[in-house]
Amino acid sequence: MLTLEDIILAQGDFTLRAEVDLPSGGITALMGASGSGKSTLLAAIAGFLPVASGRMTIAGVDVTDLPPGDRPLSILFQDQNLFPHLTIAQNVGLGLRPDLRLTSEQGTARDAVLNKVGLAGLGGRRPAEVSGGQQSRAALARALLRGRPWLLLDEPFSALGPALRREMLTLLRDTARDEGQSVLMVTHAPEDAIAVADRTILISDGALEPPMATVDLFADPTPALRAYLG
Ligand SMILES: Nc1ncnc2c1ncn2[C@@H]1O[C@H](COP(=O)(O)OP(=O)(O)OP(=O)(O)O)[C@@H](O)[C@H]1O
Repeated sequence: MLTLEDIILAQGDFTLRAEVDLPSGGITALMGASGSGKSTLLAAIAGFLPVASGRMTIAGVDVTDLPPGDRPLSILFQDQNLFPHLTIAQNVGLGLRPDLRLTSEQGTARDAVLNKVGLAGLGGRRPAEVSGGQQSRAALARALLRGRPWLLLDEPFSALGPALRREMLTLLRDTARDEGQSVLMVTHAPEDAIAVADRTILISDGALEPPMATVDLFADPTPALRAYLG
């Protein structure tokens, strides 16, 4: 369970209130208009933005003041954050050791993840030498390899075309399920939420709506979802 208790986030004159109990397991989509605070919320959960007030717990542990690296989560941004001078295998290996001195066991785990995301045989290439979709796979592989209980994704596949995006979402759903990771994913696309998200949270009027089963929400949209869909 990821719990946000009386959280208030502030960025300049923007404020967001968050009060939610998010069950672990499965995929939760986070939706809302541009500028509604989706990235701000993810940054706060990841520990990059201090909360103005409130308390945040993950699996019952208070993480409100923990630095990002000590939180039981990984975060993946839209620009993938691959280092251009490192190979795909090295970029993925960073998930385990920032100094890249992987033990043979860690090397095996890295190769298994590369294999899982369909990058077997491409580990020796640099990011510029693989396609955009393969870069996305590498970034996802690195996040998966860290094996943290929660995976936060800030529109990581939005630069991809619809077919590739769908393929990445399916890969995400299957691998997260196999690894037992819980996913919180920002998306603008209702079809992405409908395709893979067990539940959806909408941000509206400076606050989070309670999480709802995605099927139920889209079958009978709340006024906030209706306003978002236009
Ligand atoms: N560093 C900052 N300083 C001041 N205001 C900021 C800062 N970063 C974001 N904001 C403001 O905070 C609000 C929320 O921004 P945020 O990026 O979280 O929205 P978002 O829902 O992720 O938007 P989008 O869908 O367009 O990516 C916006 O009004 C934005 O202008």
